[in-house]
Amino acid sequence: MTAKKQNTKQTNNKQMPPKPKQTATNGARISFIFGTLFLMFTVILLCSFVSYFTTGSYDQSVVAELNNREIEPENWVGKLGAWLAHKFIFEGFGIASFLFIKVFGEIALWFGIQFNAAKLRRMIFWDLFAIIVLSIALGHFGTNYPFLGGTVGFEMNDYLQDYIGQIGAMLVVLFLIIFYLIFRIKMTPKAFTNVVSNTHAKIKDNIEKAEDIIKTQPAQPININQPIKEDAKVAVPVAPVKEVIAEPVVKNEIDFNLNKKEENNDYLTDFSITDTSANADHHEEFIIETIEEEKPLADDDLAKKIVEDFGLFDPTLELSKYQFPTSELLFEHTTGGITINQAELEENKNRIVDTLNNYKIGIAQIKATVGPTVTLYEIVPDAGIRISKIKSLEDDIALSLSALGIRIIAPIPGKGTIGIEVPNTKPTTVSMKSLILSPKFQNAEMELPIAIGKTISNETFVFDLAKMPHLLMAGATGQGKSVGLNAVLTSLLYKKHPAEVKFVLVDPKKVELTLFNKIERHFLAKLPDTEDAIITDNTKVINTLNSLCIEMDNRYSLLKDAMVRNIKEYNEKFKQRKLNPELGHRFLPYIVLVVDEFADLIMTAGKEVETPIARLAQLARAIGIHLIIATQRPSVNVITGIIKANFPARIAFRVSSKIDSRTILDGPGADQLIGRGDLLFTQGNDTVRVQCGFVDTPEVEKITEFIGAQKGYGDAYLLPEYVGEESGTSLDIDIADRDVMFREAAEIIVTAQQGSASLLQRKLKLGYNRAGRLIDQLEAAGIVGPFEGSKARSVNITDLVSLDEFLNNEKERM
Ligand SMILES: Nc1ncnc2c1ncn2[C@@H]1O[C@H](COP(=O)(O)OP(=O)(O)OP(=O)(O)O)[C@@H](O)[C@H]1O
Repeated sequence: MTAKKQNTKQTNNKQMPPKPKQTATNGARISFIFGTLFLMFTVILLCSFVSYFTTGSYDQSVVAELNNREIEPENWVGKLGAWLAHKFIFEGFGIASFLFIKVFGEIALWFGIQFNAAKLRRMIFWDLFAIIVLSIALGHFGTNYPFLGGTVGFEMNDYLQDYIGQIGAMLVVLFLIIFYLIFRIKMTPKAFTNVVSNTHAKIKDNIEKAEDIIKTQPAQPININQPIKEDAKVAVPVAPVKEVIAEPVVKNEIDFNLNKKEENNDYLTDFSITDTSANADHHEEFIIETIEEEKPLADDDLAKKIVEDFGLFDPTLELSKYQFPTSELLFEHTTGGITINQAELEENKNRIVDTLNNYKIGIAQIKATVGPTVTLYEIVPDAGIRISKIKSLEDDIALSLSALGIRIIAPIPGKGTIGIEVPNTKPTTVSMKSLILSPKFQNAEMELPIAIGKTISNETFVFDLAKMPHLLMAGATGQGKSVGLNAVLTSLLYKKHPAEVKFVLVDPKKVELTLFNKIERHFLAKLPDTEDAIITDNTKVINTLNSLCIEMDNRYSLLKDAMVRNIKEYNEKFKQRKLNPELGHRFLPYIVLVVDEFADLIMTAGKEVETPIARLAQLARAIGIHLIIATQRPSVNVITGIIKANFPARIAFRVSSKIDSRTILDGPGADQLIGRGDLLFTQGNDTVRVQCGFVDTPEVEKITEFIGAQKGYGDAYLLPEYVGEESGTSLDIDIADRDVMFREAAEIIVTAQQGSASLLQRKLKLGYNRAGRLIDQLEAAGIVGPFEGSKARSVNITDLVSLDEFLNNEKERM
């Protein structure tokens, strides 16, 4: 039983709603009731205030006799409305009392939606502040328009004026307005100027619109019963003020504006008052201005910015006034183009046909192309004729044509015909001028364009040295090698600025390239502390070549740092200012090493030059060092396998034997040339017959004089310093300072009986510098003899046992 009772109790307890919840619901209801009351009061206040402006003066007497039921008020809200309006507006704060509507509206809202009480307090505080300030300000006009500032406003203004004068009172009001704007509206000076300028623009715009309307529309009578739209202030610029005020639908904002109008007839001037009342809530928003963090500039951005500020790097800037040589400096050499000798052509054709017929080779077609020095007869043999048969008749045909330099090309690659090149009896000299002026050269978009001559079909033959990447020139004496070298150099001088290319000239003959001395400060590169840029002494060539190897290594490390693959990309990046000169980066000019008489060099300086040349040939292409090697004797001991392998581009002038031709071209042909600049150019596969452009010494002299006379750099382009073996650096090297590999090096030298640094380089896999130092130390120790030019140093110790003895004795002496 008891248990049952308890259970019932528990069930009852469970069913009872929790007390706090009920309180909350009641509170909400009460709040809502209060909210409604305040809202109704707000509406009463609004109606009474608005109607006050028309009924106010009449209702004044009503207010005096409120108890008299006989007197009927005009105010829309009856006696209460008349009394409220009178108390608030007339006896209170004037038109600023409209803000009380806002205050009560806010209170009503607060009861309705229960927002933050602190926020409500803040809003009411600022509204009251605005009411007081506004009424003081408008109280200034209280004498004529008592309703503007109300009695309170008028009295307070009067009070202030008594103590601080009119100006003082105005300043106080101004200060209070500013105070309000800054703390309530959070207006900054910048925002203020923006508002002013916007308002100004708006006013201007509105006036223009109004003018347009006035111009386009005839004046229409205004229906005062029609509610005024918000933008009516624009469309009705001349509306009578009082009629508009009487309209109850109009918002506060419009009322204020229009009241203003009464004073100065300005339609849209008062932005601050309207803002205050209408947008009070809006300004409660808490705005956090986020300032974008400054991003550090990436390398690329920095480069872009520098390029924007200073433009792309211009390597030619130092010699910005440099003038390229003009074509007038070159001679014509010929009076006209190629002269076609019809009789000669006919005769040669008949001879070819007869000779071939003698060997029972029928010809279906024959065509002649006249070139500067040779004419190409293209033959289409009858069907069934074997090409090898024609090829074997080469000598017989040459004999029957009784001419030198006949070359049979069977078949012409890509044509399917057989070509017979027959020299012209009157060859035409190809002038360098015609090559330089040819569109092919002028429009060449190449790094190192070279116009070497004209092909058999009279086309200018231009190639890019940078793509070759090195060039081997060979030809018997007097066949046009030196002229060819000059043509190469002239081409580059006509196309390149001194900042873009530098020459290292090696001229053992001492006469061929000396003319280029004049352009030392423009185009030549040399070792530091050397007088002449053009190297004529073979022993110095070794230093220069090794220095070029150092330059090559330096350039490779620059390329590695810049993360580029070749000089072109590197320079492009440098021009775009993406590489920092403070980190050693610089614009890299191409370096063209020209060695005339390479055979002579090999003879005198021996293998010492072959190693750096081979290194350069193998590796230098990517970093812009290009080699041009010319030789009279293209024998295999001069043009070794390693050099040949790295010089795919070859120019062969006339050579005396088929063997020489094979050495240069890996095939015959060069021995059948006619000389005087007649050359074969090969770049691995095809061989092109070209008549080299002729540039005479006086022309080169004129060009170099022209360039030399211009402002140049302070000195020639300086190559890295290289201390060679022969420089005889202090030979009294201390034993303690010897290289750790000294003994090993000594053993190699003694075993080989050959005192050369390159031997040590190869055997010990050392760099040239270290091998050179080891040789110096061996010389200081007396193991090898002094430097003897091309020959290897003598070795003073005959075998390894003697070496052991020698080194032990040395230790004992110490
Ligand atoms: N392209 C050419 N057109 C016309 N004549 C040429 C041409 N090249 C060379 N010659 C003639 O051949 C002569 C010898 O030329 P060059 O001095 O270039 O020969 P080389 O091969 O350098 O001889 P060496 O090796 O003895 O110095 C020139 O003086 C010139 O008359």
